[in-house]
Amino acid sequence: MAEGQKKHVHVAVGVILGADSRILLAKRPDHLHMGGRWEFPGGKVEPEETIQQAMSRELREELAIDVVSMEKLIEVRHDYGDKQVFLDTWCVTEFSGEPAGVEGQQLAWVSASALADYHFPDANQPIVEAVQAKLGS
Ligand SMILES: Nc1nc2c([nH]c(=O)n2[C@H]2C[C@H](O)[C@@H](COP(=O)(O)OP(=O)(O)OP(=O)(O)O)O2)c(=O)[nH]1
Ligand SMILES: [Mg+2]
Repeated sequence: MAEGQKKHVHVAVGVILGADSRILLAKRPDHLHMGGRWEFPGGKVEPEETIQQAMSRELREELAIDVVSMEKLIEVRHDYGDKQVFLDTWCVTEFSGEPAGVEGQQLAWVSASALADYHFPDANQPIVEAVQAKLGS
């Protein structure tokens, strides 16, 4: 596909840290792009939104939690062919509320070393490695 026609999406991706340094994963609904794979919760940054605003909105919509603090982890650019994604990935180090799969998505709290057992979208490998490096596993 010609570069000019390709969709570019800026995505707020949250590595949500909970008790015992576990990380919250959500399963993408089957009908979506990369459906059926596990993801770090988040979604598209809307025009005029900051990354902090987008992350707060997405995690409220998808999980019913409020972000209290977040810190940059890694930026990943990946070309899916029809779509180019910019995964703007932050660790959510503090939040309020109890995460729930508001949109019916399955959730899992996973240790850094167990991330390797989950099937992620193709773009996610550098994120998994950055999380494991940060959490020392
Ligand atoms: N949230 C999230 N998206 C990811 C990950 N890895 C990855 O390739 N993506 C891609 C899949 C999608 O093409 C895009 C995120 O878009 P999305 O469809 O979830 O966006 P959204 O939550 O705003 O949903 P919507 O507006 O389309 O309803 O980023 C990941 O770990 N987390
Ligand atoms: Mg989403």
